[in-house]
Amino acid sequence: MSSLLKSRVLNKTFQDKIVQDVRQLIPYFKNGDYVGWSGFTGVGYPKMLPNALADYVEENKLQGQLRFKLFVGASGGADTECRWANLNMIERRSPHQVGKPIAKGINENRIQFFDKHLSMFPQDLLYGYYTRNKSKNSLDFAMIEASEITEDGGIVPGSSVGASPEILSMADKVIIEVNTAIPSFKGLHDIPVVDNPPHRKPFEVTKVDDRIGKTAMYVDPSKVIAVVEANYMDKTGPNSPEDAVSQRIAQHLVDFLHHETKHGRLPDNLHPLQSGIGNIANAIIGGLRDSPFKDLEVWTEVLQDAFLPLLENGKVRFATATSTRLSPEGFKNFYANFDHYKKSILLRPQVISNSPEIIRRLGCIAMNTPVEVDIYAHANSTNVLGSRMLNGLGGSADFLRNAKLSIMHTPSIRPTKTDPSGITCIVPMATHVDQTEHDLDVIVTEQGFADLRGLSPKERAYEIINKCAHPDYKPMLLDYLDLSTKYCLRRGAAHEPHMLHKAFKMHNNLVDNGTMKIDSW
Ligand SMILES: CC(=O)SCCNC(=O)CCNC(=O)[C@H](O)C(C)(C)COP(=O)(O)OP(=O)(O)OC[C@H]1O[C@@H](n2cnc3c(N)ncnc32)[C@H](O)[C@@H]1OP(=O)(O)O
Repeated sequence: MSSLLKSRVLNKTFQDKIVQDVRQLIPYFKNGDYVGWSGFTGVGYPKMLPNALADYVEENKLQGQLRFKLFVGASGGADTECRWANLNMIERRSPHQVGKPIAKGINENRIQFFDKHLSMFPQDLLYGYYTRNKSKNSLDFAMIEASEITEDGGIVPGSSVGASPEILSMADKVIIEVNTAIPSFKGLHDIPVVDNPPHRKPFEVTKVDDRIGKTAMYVDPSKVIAVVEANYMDKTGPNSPEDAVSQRIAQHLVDFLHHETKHGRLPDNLHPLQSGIGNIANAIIGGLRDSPFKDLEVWTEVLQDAFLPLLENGKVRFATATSTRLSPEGFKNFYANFDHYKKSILLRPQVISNSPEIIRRLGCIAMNTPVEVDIYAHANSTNVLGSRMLNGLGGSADFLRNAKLSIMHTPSIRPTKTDPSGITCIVPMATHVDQTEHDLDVIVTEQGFADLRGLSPKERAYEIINKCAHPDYKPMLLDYLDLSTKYCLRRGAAHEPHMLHKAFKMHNNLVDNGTMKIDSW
């Protein structure tokens, strides 16, 4: 045992389970096994065993013959999960994934993917919903990354908690990877025991820094078949740089929040912020840097790079999430100033970070990016053209349905191969609906922001088209609204007017001609 590993595995029972060569564990696995991994947004995932299994499949040309039903709180690492997808090792997957090879496997029907709210996934797992076709209601294996095992046998996660507590409790056999390439995260987590209904106690969180649990997860040691050392950090990529579009969106959003504070609907330090993933989300948090707000609080699922400077200069007082998904540069800074950040960050299981109960109680401000939003404020977060899965719903609906202010931000257009403004993200009818008109309060694009609170569907449509649509598409969308209203009024059915036979004409044109621009309706 390396001295570093010895300093991280403090419990004797777990020390006795240390396995030097991870390949020893391969014979345990068989085709069709149910496997749960730690990990959330590509951090805190198991590294050594998934790669050993991938090597084994590659070396023995077993592609398609050793496949697993894989459950990961929300996305493992590019170097492991994408590798499994490339080697056709994933038969079934839930609830959220990131990586082109995985999405390709899903869209080519090799991977059966089912998408679920991130707050609900762990509890549905515990209910036995996902193992109901098995003779035994359990996962065969849990592979969990830890940064320390304490003297009393507590498993201290690393950079994410996700669904690890539930995966641990559902697994017959557990393998723990103690990562010695990262510091011990001891003290940075808050992990309560969550009972199943009908007598679940309230999660007594009324402030972002409230603690309601322990600093580690616990598992019956007799289920642990091995402890192995992991020796490299989470492999993340760089963030896409902010561009003019994301900066303009951020500026509109900051102006709107400022307007709300001036009218007394928000305090000067706003309400706890949730921010989605991607460069727009990063730009918006970056945009807060020069804003008048101070003592901000964050209740979110993923902490991205843009939060670090705000935590450093005190603009953000406290931030809590279930994962710290940083770029390599961000992690370098994070670990170099770990003691400082530890004072203002807490990581929780996703069942808590995404809990609708807590999001409502705190009155969070939720901000996420959709694929498209329609003129009545139904949003599609997942399926391009109603059919091609991207990453999944993630926690977007956990937050957008329950927040005090539910905001979706998107560029008004996206390019296609033949037309630089070939896609409008404001469409007549969303081709798939993840967030409904009843969930969203504000839509923001680089063109402006639409404040939908208290508006009827037709009022919302004018607000969204006039404020958010790109000039190339505004006349087409206004035309659609006008014609649909006349068409539906004839039947006395014009509350939320549509011409169903034409609602997807722009989308069909995109498929046929590479642009959503049409000559007429
Ligand atoms: C873990 C968490 O849950 S964090 C909390 C929030 N989570 C979520 O909101 C989950 C759902 N949302 C998401 O996955 C993302 O926000 C997205 C994918 C919707 C948007 O993120 P972006 O970074 O703006 O997406 P990006 O520009 O990479 O586009 C993704 C793909 O969709 C395509 N696309 C996006 N919008 C459209 C559109 N309106 N029409 C057609 N294609 C589109 C892009 O062209 C791109 O295609 P490619 O894969 O062939 O390159």
